[in-house]
Amino acid sequence: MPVAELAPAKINLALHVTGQRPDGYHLIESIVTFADIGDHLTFSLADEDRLSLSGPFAPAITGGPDNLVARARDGLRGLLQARGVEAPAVAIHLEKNLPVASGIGGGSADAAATLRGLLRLWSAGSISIDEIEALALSIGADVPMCMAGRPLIASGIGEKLSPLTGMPRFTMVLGNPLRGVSTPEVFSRLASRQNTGLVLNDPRNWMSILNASRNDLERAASDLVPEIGELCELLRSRGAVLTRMSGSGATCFGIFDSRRSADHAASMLQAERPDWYFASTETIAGS
Ligand SMILES: C[C@@](CO)(OP(=O)(O)O)[C@H](O)COP(=O)(O)OP(=O)(O)OC[C@H]1O[C@@H](n2ccc(N)nc2=O)[C@H](O)[C@@H]1O
Ligand SMILES: Nc1ncnc2c1ncn2[C@@H]1O[C@H](COP(=O)(O)OP(=O)(O)O)[C@@H](O)[C@H]1O
Repeated sequence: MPVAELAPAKINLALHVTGQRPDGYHLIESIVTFADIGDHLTFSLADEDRLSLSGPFAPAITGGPDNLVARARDGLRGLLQARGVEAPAVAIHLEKNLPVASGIGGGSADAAATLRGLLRLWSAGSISIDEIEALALSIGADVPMCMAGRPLIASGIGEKLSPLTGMPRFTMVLGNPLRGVSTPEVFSRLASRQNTGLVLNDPRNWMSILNASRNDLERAASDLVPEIGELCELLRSRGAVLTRMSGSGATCFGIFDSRRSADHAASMLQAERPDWYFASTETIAGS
């Protein structure tokens, strides 16, 4: 039986950069949630390993060994084979719906979905959660949070995760000017690496928490992609009550009062900017 997994878009509702480790990785404090849209993956046993691609953003990536899906598959197989567990050949199909290098963790979400899917397909129950988490982190700093796939606070370099049980759903429009942004380049251009941490003063009032927080990568990313400022202005002009960049950009989200207003804004914005990406979505609630 084929196994199917959704790789939901990751949204950094806030991202504060609070320091830097000696190895160069930055310390962050981030409020993270997940959208109800994303890439779709299927996994089935096959004669040989295959990775096929479809979807609007498939042309931006290849199905070779550097694809984060292939890296997750190979990493998990290595762990299993080291303990004598079989990890037979698998055909994976990735429907790439999320823009690439866009701050919503598409590649990381795909890697996390691959680990989840292959753990099911290969019935690999003998591997400990600690080993899976270490493998996820070795693929990318964002992969552990994408494995968790629930509202959370991420700290450290993104691997220390605290669930947020009271997080409400947010109705939002995601927008992207379809200019890929390199995550290391954005981090390397930061004017300040020692900024204040998150303040979660009133956990019942999420809009006030979000209004008082920031994305410390937004300025550096906007220097590379000036359309980010324009995109946030466009989202506000269509009724967004709060706009911000996610991750290292260039995707920005606008929070709307209702699904109806978000759907309407997304279709108006798409008509206004047919060459950009827009999608309305509802984020998942913490439980
Ligand atoms: C910025 C964030 C926020 O969630 O998201 P995206 O923009 O990627 O979605 C993440 O920290 C990105 O995570 P991820 O994309 O998995 O990063 P990695 O592949 O591990 O690292 C790519 C490069 O980014 C820099 N990097 C990444 C994470 C971090 N905490 N500090 C860093 O300085 C390093 O230069 C590293 O070599
Ligand atoms: N399955 C994948 N989906 C997206 N990007 C991938 C994938 N595999 C490898 N990559 C590479 O990973 C890099 C980061 O992509 P992505 O995860 O989409 O960025 P971000 O984390 O900023 O949203 C890109 O340069 C892309 O070429």
